[in-house]
Amino acid sequence: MVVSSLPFPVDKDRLRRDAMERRKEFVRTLDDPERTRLERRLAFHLTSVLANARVVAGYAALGSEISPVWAMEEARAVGAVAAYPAFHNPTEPFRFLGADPNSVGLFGINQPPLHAAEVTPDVVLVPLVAIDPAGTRLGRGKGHYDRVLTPLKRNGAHLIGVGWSFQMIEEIPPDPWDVPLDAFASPDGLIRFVKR
Ligand SMILES: Nc1nc2c(c(=O)[nH]1)N(C=O)[C@@H](CNc1ccc(C(=O)N[C@@H](CCC(=O)O)C(=O)O)cc1)CN2
Ligand SMILES: Nc1ncnc2c1ncn2[C@@H]1O[C@H](COP(=O)(O)OP(=O)(O)OP(=O)(O)O)[C@@H](O)[C@H]1O
Repeated sequence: MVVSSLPFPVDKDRLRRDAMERRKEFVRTLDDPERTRLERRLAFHLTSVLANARVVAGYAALGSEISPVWAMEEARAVGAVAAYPAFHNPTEPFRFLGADPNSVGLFGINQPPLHAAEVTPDVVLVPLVAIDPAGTRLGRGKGHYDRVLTPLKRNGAHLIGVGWSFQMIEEIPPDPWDVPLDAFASPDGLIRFVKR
């Protein structure tokens, strides 16, 4: 008997590939001014979230990811510390360091220099491949953010997924280790999820 029991990771891999492809294709249609306009809209929709933040974690955008650069500028403008992920070695979770991402890190992603101070964000802008209305996030598939977000969520940090509008999809099968995000911000607006 052939039992169709494709495990979740297979479904997720398919979802991930399709979503990354859509993102790449979309970004190919944008010229620089349009991309900047959308990334500024994203920052605009994050204004209320950033207003009372003390430490805001962002990321150095890769490829077709939406860049939070304007949101991070706004965070600094309202007096918050701007932090970015930094890997000290490939087997440990990354840490958030409170400095600009001006060094090249382990996976070729720009990160703060390792001598910068480690900080605990109260707002985390989380890159994603896709997200669903329950706040379940699909990332790059290595679980890096899941590991880091677990203790932050417990401490009450606001976890805000950021992406292009179409990155919100109908449903992502949740895994036990997935940390649900609190909201999704895109150039179209901010969607807060019902607390679970
Ligand atoms: N801009 C951005 N920064 C981010 C993330 C992200 O999604 N976007 N991350 C979200 O989690 C973390 C890094 N996540 C990573 C996820 C996968 C691989 C990865 O697949 N590495 C390959 C080799 C990479 C290469 O081709 O050079 C590997 O380990 O085999 C690396 C980093 C932290 N910083
Ligand atoms: N908190 C955790 N502790 C240990 N391992 C974890 C944790 N979270 C996730 N993992 C491992 O990471 C792997 C990838 O998880 P998942 O597919 O959910 O990644 P992702 O959220 O899509 O990617 P990323 O967070 O890197 O952007 C899983 O196989 C899981 O075993």
